[in-house]
Amino acid sequence: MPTTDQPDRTPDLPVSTQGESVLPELREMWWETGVRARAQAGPFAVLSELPRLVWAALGVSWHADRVRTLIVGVTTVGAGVMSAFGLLAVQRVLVELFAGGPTADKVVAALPALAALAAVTALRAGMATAMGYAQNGLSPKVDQKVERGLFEVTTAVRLEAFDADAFADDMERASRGADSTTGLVQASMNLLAGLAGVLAVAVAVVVVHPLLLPALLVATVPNGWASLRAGHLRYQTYAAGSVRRRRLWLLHRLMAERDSAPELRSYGLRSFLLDQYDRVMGVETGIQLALARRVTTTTTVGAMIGGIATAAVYVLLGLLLIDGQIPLAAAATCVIAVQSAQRSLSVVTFQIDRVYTEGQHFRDYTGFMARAADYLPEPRTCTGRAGTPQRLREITVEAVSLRYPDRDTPAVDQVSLTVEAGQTVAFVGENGSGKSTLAMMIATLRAPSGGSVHYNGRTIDDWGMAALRGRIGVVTQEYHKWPFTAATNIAIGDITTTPGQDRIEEAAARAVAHDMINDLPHGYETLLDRTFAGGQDLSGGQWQRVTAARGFLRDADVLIMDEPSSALDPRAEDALFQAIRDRHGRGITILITHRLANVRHADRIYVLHHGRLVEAGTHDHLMTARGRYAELFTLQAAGYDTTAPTAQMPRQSTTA
Ligand SMILES: Nc1ncnc2c1ncn2[C@@H]1O[C@H](COP(=O)(O)OP(=O)(O)OP(=O)(O)O)[C@@H](O)[C@H]1O
Repeated sequence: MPTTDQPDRTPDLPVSTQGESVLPELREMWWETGVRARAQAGPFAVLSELPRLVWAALGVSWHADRVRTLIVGVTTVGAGVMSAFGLLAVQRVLVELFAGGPTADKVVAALPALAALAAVTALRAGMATAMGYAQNGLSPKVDQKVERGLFEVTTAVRLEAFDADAFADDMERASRGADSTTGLVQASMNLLAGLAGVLAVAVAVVVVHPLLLPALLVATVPNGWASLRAGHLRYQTYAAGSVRRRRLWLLHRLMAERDSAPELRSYGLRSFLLDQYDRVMGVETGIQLALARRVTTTTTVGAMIGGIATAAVYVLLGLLLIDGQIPLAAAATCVIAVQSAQRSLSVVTFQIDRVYTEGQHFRDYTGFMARAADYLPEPRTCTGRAGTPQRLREITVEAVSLRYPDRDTPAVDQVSLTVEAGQTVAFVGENGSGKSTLAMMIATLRAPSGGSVHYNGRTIDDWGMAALRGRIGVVTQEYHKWPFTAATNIAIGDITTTPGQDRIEEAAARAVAHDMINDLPHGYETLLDRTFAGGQDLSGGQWQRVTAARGFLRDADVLIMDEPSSALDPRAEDALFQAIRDRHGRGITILITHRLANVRHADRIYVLHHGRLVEAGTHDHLMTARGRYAELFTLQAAGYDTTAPTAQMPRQSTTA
């Protein structure tokens, strides 16, 4: 095996015709939607979509905080009006200064206009400050409003939603879209402020002399158009490099992240990945250089067009002056106005691009919110027939089936069974036989596509979903490692009762987790996530103990344990199953495990095969029947008993 100081051999890699490495193609990233849309949309398409986007942004802002939205609106208009007054005041000052007579008299005559100019400038600055303050306060409000709306949906949609590939993708984009909303609102407001600035200058110029308006347009419109065009080119080039950027992102993850680090070393993948990086980066560098050339050319052309147009305006002003069509003060004001309008216009073109691209992500968000409605649970009417709180004593499963999307055969097919309080039952069967799916339906986490489940003879609606779920504890096979302390990781098993330390420790002890947690650097207060300062990770078996403790914490009428011991050592496994057996005679316990020695004590064992219930009975009964359970049990037992011939039992067909 190569070591880090011994360069390992770089294998020959498949290379595409463009000299790029052949890495798997990744899906388009969320942030590429906006860039791609902008790259494909011409200036007319962008301009025609702007009003709708700005309107939507104002709507979001209004819902998030009316007062601040009003302040931003009023100050935006106010700043525009002040700009117009400012220009008129400048013109007045110039008229006085260009008039005949001694300089001292001219300055005195210009004083009122100068005072007005100072007042207008101060007011404008005040309004800009108020606008900035309101906008800063608005951003977190918009963020909260939009994100909370998203989380309200993502935490409520049925689990089926997560099975649909398109939905998961949609959800990812929507969450990024939610982040973009603040950007959209800010860009829209800045765009409006820029437009107000341009409009103010135009109005002021018309008041000074109507002939100056065409001059202003000639000086600013070509420049603005060139900036929009440059933006378009920038986005086009950026979008063209998106596949390479995704590959770089993938390589970054593979080379720098913890998960891939051990295999990277043990298989000696360092040179392989670095070589891939060099190839992708070589192409990317070329692209970046080409982009720099194109952008420089476009901005130079834009600047040249703008320069020529401005020069044309100055010539026009000169001709008008010579012809006596406009006074000198008006011409000077126009020169100032052109510069002011060009500044506002560059703000406007920049914000147009931003509004458009952020707007595409925002559309992902609004689109998702509309589509997600299909995945929200049907509004249930809790009939309240369950009356006063009662213990869940009986679960009746009647011919339930469930077929996952894009699957030809049902995962669970017409299964019927009854479990009563005090019983421990086990679901066994080969991988993929439908055990977890059946348990999820019993736990109300998945809705059957056929058949029904009754609880004490009553439906979910009779109980009310939350009330029913409160009576069922589930330890799932794919448990989640919550980034909380060990204590909180257990406490969330019954969060509504805010369990105290005693209950937490007692649950941990039943799951053989107490001593292990005490040995952690901060005991129960140890943060179980290495991404945080001082955080610790646990081994697979240690995590399984914590999740089992989470399940034990809730004093549930029904406890479903799906493969709770797959990673436990024999001693921990034995102790855990002893704790599970202790529930016998009290609540309902549903156990799913491949360690068949642990289900021997179950009151009833249900054997599933290809989604169908093929056998049911006690361990002794099923062994005597010499069916599928007996075969699996004997196979497993033979592994521990070298004297037992494995061929004793008839083998069942796995495809039957
Ligand atoms: N979310 C899903 N989307 C599509 N198919 C699924 C999904 N979950 C499970 N399946 C399929 O449904 C079938 C039953 O899966 P299930 O997880 O219920 O089996 P299991 O008996 O619990 O298996 P194991 O012993 O491996 O845990 C399998 O064919 C599986 O591939």
